[in-house]
Amino acid sequence: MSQITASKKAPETRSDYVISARDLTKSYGSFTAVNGISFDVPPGESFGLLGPNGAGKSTTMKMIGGVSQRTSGELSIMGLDPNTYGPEVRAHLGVVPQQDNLDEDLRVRDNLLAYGRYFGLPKSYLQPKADELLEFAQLTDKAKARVDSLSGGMKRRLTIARSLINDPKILLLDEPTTGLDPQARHILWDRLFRLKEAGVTLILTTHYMDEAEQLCDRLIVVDKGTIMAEGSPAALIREHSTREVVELRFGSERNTTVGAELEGIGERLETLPDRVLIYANDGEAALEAVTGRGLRPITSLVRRSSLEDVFLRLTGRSLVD
Ligand SMILES: Nc1ncnc2c1ncn2[C@@H]1O[C@H](COP(=O)(O)OP(=O)(O)OP(=O)(O)O)[C@@H](O)[C@H]1O
Repeated sequence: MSQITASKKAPETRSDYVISARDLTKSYGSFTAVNGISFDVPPGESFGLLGPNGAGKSTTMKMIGGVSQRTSGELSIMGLDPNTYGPEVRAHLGVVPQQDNLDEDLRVRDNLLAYGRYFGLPKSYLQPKADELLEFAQLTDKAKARVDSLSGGMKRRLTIARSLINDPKILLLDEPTTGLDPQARHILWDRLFRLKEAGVTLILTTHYMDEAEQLCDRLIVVDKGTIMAEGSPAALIREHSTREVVELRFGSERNTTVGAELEGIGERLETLPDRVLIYANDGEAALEAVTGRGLRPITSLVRRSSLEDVFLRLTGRSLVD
């Protein structure tokens, strides 16, 4: 970080939080994409924005990243307002955008070097740094490969390696594993855990509840530009759901009409077009009660509550709708 020269003298600041947002709002004409959200992120935390497409997650990330000016509210990154101290704020950040924007004309290692030069980093720093990052991204043997020969997971890891070229204190990851297969996702999660262990603050958006549960110490559930809930994954599940859920499939017509016959079983019932969900702390007992009433679902499953259930409870909609 010390390699990057700040273009403007930033004020000395002290804050317990690396990011603070107060009533942060972004409007596009008469449409408000982010509607007065407030949150604080302490150093080293892995903080998530979970919500469906169009919730305002990327817009929030762009304001944090200093590439989109807020309409109103306050935002502080490392004690600095990104509207006033854009370059200084960006020097603290690594940014992994939703779409990989690697230079396909350059080889893998050269992508890192070119990005570092863009930051004004000297060759003596960049050469060993590029090798260190290739090793971190498990791409050492691909150093001379063309970018277009890489798999989706490798490209993602290279984009993350590139974002780390300036040793950022905060890494912004917009939908880091969208489009990756399960194995590639797990490799990537492992790399992100390592960054977290090294003390990097991770800010990530996702619409995958398992990703949020795996990676986030704390998260905000966002829908239509507002915060619906905030907390650790476990606390959110405790607060907004039961311990277990029984998933029943009765067939498309029956799923939406069987509700009355299930009344009184468990604590809450959700009927969706493709399934019926019974929220109960003891799922097996609830399932026994279903069969005890002579009801015969085509499939049944008892599982633990997830953030998906929290989202459904808070919005009445499924995250993957
Ligand atoms: N430049 C823009 N002009 C007008 N509307 C925009 C612009 N950028 C985003 N929006 C709108 O703002 C809303 C929030 O978009 P945003 O990209 O932040 O959502 P998101 O939660 O990140 O979802 P996704 O995962 O699909 O990117 C959407 O309705 C989107 O169409």
